[in-house]
Amino acid sequence: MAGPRPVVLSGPSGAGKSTLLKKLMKEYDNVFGFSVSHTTRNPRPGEENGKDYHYVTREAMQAGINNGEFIENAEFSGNMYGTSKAAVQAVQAKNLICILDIDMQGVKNIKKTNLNPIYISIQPPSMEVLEKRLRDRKTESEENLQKRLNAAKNEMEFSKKPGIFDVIIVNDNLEDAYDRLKNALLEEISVVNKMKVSL
Ligand SMILES: Nc1ncnc2c1ncn2[C@@H]1O[C@H](COP(=O)(O)OP(=O)(O)OP(=O)(O)O)[C@@H](O)[C@H]1O
Ligand SMILES: Nc1nc2c(ncn2[C@@H]2O[C@H](COP(=O)(O)O)[C@@H](O)[C@H]2O)c(=O)[nH]1
Repeated sequence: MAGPRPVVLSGPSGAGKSTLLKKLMKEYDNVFGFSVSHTTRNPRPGEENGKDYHYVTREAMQAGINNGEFIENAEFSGNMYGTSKAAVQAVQAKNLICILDIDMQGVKNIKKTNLNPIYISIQPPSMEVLEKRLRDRKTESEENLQKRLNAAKNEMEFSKKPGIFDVIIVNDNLEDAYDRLKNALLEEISVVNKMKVSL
């Protein structure tokens, strides 16, 4: 039986990707698995190495990239980010739906692979709301916040290009956005549940 398709969640920093995916993983225990990316940025309070990210130095990350260990990698807001082959394989080995939370450069690069995910764009209701959410999150310096807002304009333009995303969800009301996300994934959720029954 073929395994479930992975899911790519993309969209501007602060649009609500992590909030939505954490809700999904909490409700559907043992159906989704997070592809733990590598990054050179520092952990935020509450983040755990190996769970939220693998926190590495620029040198270690570059060595891994040179060694062919990454499916995709990108520079975002002054730091390196990347999806390792091992991160995706660890989830797929358990026949779970692998969720990748990546930026638009990652989306472009994943499109060149044979991963065949469902591409979902999470969008904020407006730039003003996005800025407020990012400021209220209190994770970024003013300089980083401006870099992320600048990148957000490109991310929002990118999501409008036809044929890139299978589903676009505007995250205004969280519960509504979450319902739309779940609806988009019902078919893959049923693939995982059927596989559990057949084992
Ligand atoms: N629908 C919503 N209404 C109000 N606040 C929200 C909503 N969705 C998310 N938030 C808040 O907005 C902030 C940004 O959300 P989150 O960290 O999930 O974004 P993100 O897209 O994962 O960002 P990044 O790409 O930087 O990791 C968080 O503080 C979160 O609690
Ligand atoms: N191309 C990739 N982008 C990634 C990856 N992991 C995360 N991201 C994106 O980076 C920004 C910033 O994330 P933050 O945790 O510092 O707020 C966000 O858009 C993520 O989607 C990755 O492996 N590859």
